[in-house]
Amino acid sequence: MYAIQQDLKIPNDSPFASVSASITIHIVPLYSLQGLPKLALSKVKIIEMRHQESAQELPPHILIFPYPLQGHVNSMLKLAELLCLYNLHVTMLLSDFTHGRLLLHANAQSHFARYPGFRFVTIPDGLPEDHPRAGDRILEILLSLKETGGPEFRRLMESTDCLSDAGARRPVTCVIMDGVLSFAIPLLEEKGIPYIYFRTISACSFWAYFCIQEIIDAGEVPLKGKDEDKLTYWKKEEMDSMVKSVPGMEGILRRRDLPGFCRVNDVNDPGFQSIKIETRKSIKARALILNTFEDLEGPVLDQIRKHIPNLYSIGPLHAHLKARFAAKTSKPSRASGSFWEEDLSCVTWLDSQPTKSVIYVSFGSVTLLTQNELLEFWYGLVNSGQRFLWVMRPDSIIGNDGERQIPVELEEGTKARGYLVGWAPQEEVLTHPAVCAFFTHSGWNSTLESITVKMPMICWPYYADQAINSRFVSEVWKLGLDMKDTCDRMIVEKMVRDIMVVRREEFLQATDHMANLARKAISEGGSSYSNLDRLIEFLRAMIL
Ligand SMILES: O=c1ccn([C@@H]2O[C@H](COP(=O)(O)OP(=O)(O)O[C@H]3O[C@H](CO)[C@@H](O)[C@H](O)[C@H]3O)[C@@H](O)[C@H]2O)c(=O)[nH]1
Ligand SMILES: C[C@H]1CC[C@@H]2C(C(=O)O)=CO[C@@H](O)[C@@H]21
Repeated sequence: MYAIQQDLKIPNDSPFASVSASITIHIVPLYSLQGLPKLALSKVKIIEMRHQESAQELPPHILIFPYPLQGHVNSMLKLAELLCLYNLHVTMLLSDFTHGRLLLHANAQSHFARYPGFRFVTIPDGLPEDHPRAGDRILEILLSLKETGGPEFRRLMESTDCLSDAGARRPVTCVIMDGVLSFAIPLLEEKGIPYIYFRTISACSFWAYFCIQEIIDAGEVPLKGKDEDKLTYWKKEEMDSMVKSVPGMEGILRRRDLPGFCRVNDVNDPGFQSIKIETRKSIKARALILNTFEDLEGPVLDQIRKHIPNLYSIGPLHAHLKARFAAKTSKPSRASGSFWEEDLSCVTWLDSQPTKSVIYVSFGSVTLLTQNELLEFWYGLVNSGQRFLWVMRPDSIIGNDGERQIPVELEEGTKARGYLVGWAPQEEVLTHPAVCAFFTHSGWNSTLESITVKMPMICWPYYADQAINSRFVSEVWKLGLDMKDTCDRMIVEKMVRDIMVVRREEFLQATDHMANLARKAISEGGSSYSNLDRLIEFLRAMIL
C-alpha cells in the first residue's frame, strides 16, 4: 500500500479560506490477469483539518499605516489586499476621519470581509472634524499627527497587546507605514517590532526629497528673488534655473520642478523641514517599498539603493493587484476606497460618447481651485471644442458659497460637450473606450493609473511631489504635456487640442510602450512581480 500526503489548496473565495488541511490518499495495488499492477484508490481520508489561527501556525501579522489622505490610503489598501491574497494577517490603521469617509462612500469594508485575516483599526488625527484637510492646510495633518499620533499609537498598541486580538493573531510582526509617520518609531523600537517604510510617491520625488540637504548646500533652495506674481511667487529666471545637486537628475530638473515643499524662501519652514527630516529617516527602516516599476524609474531606483539597498519596487499596485486577484479567484471584484461618493452617471454619459473623444479632467483629492483658475480651465475646455468629463469635488472651489454664477457660454458649451461630477470611479473611467486623454494634477496614483492604460496626460501639478512627476511625464517619459505654473484659457485650449488631436500619434507611441513595460513588470517573472514575492518572503521570515 502506498500513501501520499498532500496539502490541500483551498480557494480564497471559499468559506474555508482560513482553514488549512491535508489529505492522505491510500493507494492499494490490485493485480490484473497479466500480473501487472493496476492502481486504485482505496480510500481518501482527511486526516487533519485545523484552523490556521492556532498557536504555531498563525501567519505573520502586518500592520499597515497610511498617511490619512485619499492617495495614500488607496495605494496602501492595494498592498493590504495583495498580502491578504497570500494569507497574511493584515490590520489597517486609519485615522477616525478617513475610516469614517470609507464607511460612508466606499465598499472597502464589505469587500475585505472575504479575508478573515483583515481588519481596520483607528486612531484620531488630532484635528477637528470640520478641518478641511485639503489645499494649503494639508500639512497641518502631518504636524497634528506629530503631536498626537505618538501617544495615540502607543495607547492602541499597549492596550491590545500589539493588536493580538486575544490570541487570534500574533502580536504585530511587522509594521508597513507611510514614510512620513516617524512618530510611531519610538514605540516600535521599544517593543522590538520591525518596520518597513512604504512611501506612496514616485521614486523620482522620493529621491529629490532625499537630496534636500545637498540641494540646500548647493544654494539651490531657498529660492531667491520674490515676485509679485501670485502663481509662482518667484521670478521666472529663478524658477527656470537648473538644479544640479540631485544625482542622476542633472539637466532634467529646474527649480520649478522640485517638489512643491521646496518652494520656500526660508529653510526653516516647518513643512519643508518635516519632509526633509522624515525622508532621511527612511534609512532606519528594514526596507523601503515604492509603488513604481524598474522600467519606469530604474536609474533613480539605483540611486536610492545606494542608501537603502533593501528596496522593493512593486508597482503599479492597482494593476498588480488586479492581475494577482484574477489569477487567484474567478469572481472579479474591486474594492473602492473612495472618500467621496462615486457618481456612476458619468459612465452612462461616457457610454453615449464616440470612441476616443473625451478628455477626463481630475485634480485629485486635495487640490483647491480659485474662482479665476476655475474659469480659465472651464473656458479653455469649452473653447477647445472637445468633449470633457470633469471631476469637480464639492469642496474644491475656494470661496464657493453654492451660488456660483456661470457665464452662459460655459453653461451651453458644457451642456453640448461636457459632463461634471463630484467624484468619479476613476480607474473605470480611464479604461472606458470613449476616453482618450487625462488632464491631471499628477498625483502619483493618477499618473500610474494613466500609464497602465496608455492615456496621454496634460499635467497641472498643484503641490508636493506633483511638480516633479509632471516634469518626468513630459520630459523624461514623453507621455504628455506639463502646464505647471500657468493657468490661462488659451494655453488650456491649445494643450487640449494638442494632446487629443494635433500631437496624438506622437504621444500614443510612448504611452503604448510604457504601458507594455508596466504590464511586463507585474506579470510572472517581471520585476514588480518578483519583488512582491520577495517582500512576502521577507515578511514571513520575520517570524521564523
Ligand atoms: O474622481 C476621482 C478622483 C480620483 N480618484 C482616485 O483617487 C486617487 C487620487 O490619488 P492621487 O492621484 O495620487 O492624488 P491625491 O489624492 O492628490 O494624492 C495624494 O497622495 C499621492 C500619493 O502619495 C501624492 O502623489 C499626491 O501628491 C497627494 O496629493 C486615485 O487613485 C484616483 O483613482 C477617484 O477614484 N475618483
Ligand atoms: C501632505 C503631504 C505630507 C507628505 C505626503 C507626500 C509624501 O511626500 O509622501 C506627498 O504629498 C502629500 O500627499 C503628503
